[in-house]
Amino acid sequence: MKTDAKFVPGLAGVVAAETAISLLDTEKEKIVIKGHDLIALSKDKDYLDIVNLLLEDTLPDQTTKTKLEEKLKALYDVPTGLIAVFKSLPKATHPMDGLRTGISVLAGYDEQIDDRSLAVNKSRAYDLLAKLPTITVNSYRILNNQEPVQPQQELAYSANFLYMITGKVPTEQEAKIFDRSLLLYSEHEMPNSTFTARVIASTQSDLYGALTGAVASLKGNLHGGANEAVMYMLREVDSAASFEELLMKKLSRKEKVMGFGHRVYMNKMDPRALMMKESLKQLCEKNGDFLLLEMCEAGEKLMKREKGLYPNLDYYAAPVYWLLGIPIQLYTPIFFSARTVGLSAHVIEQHQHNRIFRPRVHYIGKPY
Ligand SMILES: CC(=O)SCCNC(=O)CCNC(=O)[C@H](O)C(C)(C)COP(=O)(O)OP(=O)(O)OC[C@H]1O[C@@H](n2cnc3c(N)ncnc32)[C@H](O)[C@@H]1OP(=O)(O)O
Ligand SMILES: O=C([O-])CC(=O)C(=O)O
Repeated sequence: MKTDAKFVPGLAGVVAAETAISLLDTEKEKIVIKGHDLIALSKDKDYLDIVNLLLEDTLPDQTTKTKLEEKLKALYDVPTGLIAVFKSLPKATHPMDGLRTGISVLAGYDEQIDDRSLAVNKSRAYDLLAKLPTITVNSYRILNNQEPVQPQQELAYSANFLYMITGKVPTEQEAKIFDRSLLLYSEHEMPNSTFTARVIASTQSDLYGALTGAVASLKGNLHGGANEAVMYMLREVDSAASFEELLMKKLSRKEKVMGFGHRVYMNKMDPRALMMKESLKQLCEKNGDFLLLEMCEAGEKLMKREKGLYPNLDYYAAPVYWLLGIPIQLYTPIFFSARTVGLSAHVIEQHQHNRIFRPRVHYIGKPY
């Protein structure tokens, strides 16, 4: 017996869900988030505006945004048991695996774990958003034999996140650039990690389980792990010319160059990458050192010429994070923390309009 359905490797172009959350409209060149263009929003809104938009359907006024920030701050504290778990992990654990474990452990502290109602799911999402920066940073710190750091209530949400990472209060420019990166990473329709989360949620499993699976998905370097891989690649060389040589070698060995290509924007630049390139320019100007920008631009030109490929967000987020003083192993965990809001919105939507995912196969095994 053969099923009639056509097999599409990688489910390219297959529609897997109806959603009111987001769409990559490649014709209009827009990343639509609840009816708004993410790139336009990135010019005058901040991460918490998008959090409100994704979880409450509206862009907040200043009072609502202040209340949202206060709500998150009140939920900053993480269970002390979590710190003990991080201390018990082998020191070679990657922070993404630390984060995956941390989110999984949080499930045990949820006294309403079996409740999938909209109200409880939403409050769970806010709780996770509040705790994720602390969990991300402290799992990294403990694995690197450093003392856990406490969030600073007097700093804004994203400025506090950056402060916990670097140990210094960021300048206004640094805080703005970091916040913009969180905003750009917040939601992106149906990438592998979101699909993973929705598949898990479709069994009526909980938000923690769905997010734990999504962390594992995002870790891979064909997805979120690419931002770390880009920085390791940039660190291998010290000039635009040697970066070009490195990329040519990779291409001659038929290796993929991290930070290039995208399932949806294959023949175009990811619009989010352009915004991060702007941020990279600003940081280079501030430092009076343009080496990273020159290297990235040389790589961008070369990949367009040799392969017709364009940068994705990870390509320009990596050098921006480097210049903000962020340890490379935190790049993908930060991506995940920022994406927690988008993932939560998808899990909530899946729970509200659920049918379990259960596709079929084309059998190509032994005759029977
Ligand atoms: C924020 C994000 O998560 S964005 C994604 C981050 N990931 C990366 O940057 C990893 C590098 N990029 C890639 O591996 C891919 O472009 C993906 C995973 C993003 C998209 O994958 P797919 O849509 O399946 O495209 P696929 O891998 O089939 O590529 C199509 C062709 O372009 C080539 N190609 C695609 N990306 C790259 C790349 N980065 N370097 C070199 N060649 C590439 C492929 O080798 C393939 O060539 P072929 O037809 O001659 O075999
Ligand atoms: O959309 C994708 O496939 C990957 C991506 O860019 C993201 O998750 O931000």
